[in-house]
Amino acid sequence: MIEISNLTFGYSKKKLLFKNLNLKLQMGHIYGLLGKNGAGKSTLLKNLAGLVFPQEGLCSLNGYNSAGRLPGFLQELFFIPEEMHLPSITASQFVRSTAHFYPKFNEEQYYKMLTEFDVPTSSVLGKLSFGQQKKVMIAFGLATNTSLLIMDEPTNGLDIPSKVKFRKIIAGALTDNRCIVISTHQIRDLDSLIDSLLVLHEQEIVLNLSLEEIAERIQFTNAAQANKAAVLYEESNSIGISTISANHNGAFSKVDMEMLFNAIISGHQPVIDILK
Ligand SMILES: Nc1ncnc2c1ncn2[C@@H]1O[C@H](COP(=O)(O)OP(=O)(O)OP(=O)(O)O)[C@@H](O)[C@H]1O
Repeated sequence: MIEISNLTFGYSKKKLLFKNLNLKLQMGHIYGLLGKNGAGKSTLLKNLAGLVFPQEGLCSLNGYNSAGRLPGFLQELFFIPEEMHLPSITASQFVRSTAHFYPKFNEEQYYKMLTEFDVPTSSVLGKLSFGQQKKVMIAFGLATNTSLLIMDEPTNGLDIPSKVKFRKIIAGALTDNRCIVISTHQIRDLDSLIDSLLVLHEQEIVLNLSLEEIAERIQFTNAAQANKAAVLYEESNSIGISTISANHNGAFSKVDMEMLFNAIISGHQPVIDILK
């Protein structure tokens, strides 16, 4: 279990990014973390990973306080940052030097994923392209089999076929004993991958629901199909007018994550309230 309780954090005391933020994440799920530029997504993930420390409150993983950074915590967490600087060693040497920090590391899984991603194992990591470096870290992170895997903008730098492989590989690596959190602006890259959506907005987590729970409460339709009285939000796009309405008749529709995100960050309170 991953828990953030009453987290207050700011890089300077004058400008807090979070105030009394609370969040619980469950094992066996892939969460997509969305928020506007500068909302604090990376910072929230860094608090969770024990890379920065709360001014108040606590982040914990399986009972370990992140800020304590004890071995029992570190061996159950893998964090893939947005930008990284890999050493001048090969993917195979990297395993030999680093994998022993992760007791559940699976070498076979690692090499299988590198093959699927088409990354050469004999090249020096620091000389690989940005996208290839990302793939090595994604493969390594998944192969650690830690309880918590955090990825900050993992699909940045991946080409289109690699994004498809990324979704397939991640979906195949989820187990009941692990939780994967992916922060991204590329909402479409997470389509058919995440099962739960988190939205960070104005110092708080304003949404933490599974896509199933969202679809139980609201419907995504075009304006012609919508029950006008139940419409909570609408927006024009290339195919006409799309709407979000209250789900009064129990009909399921596919969650349009981009439209939902737009509705929330533009402050459409009826949408926020119905999902509370
Ligand atoms: N090390 C730091 N020192 C001071 N301020 C920082 C530091 N890192 C981030 N910030 C500031 O904290 C705020 C949140 O940054 P953060 O990178 O967490 O947001 P984000 O939601 O991940 O943004 P983006 O979507 O643009 O990547 C920004 O205003 C940023 O300038």
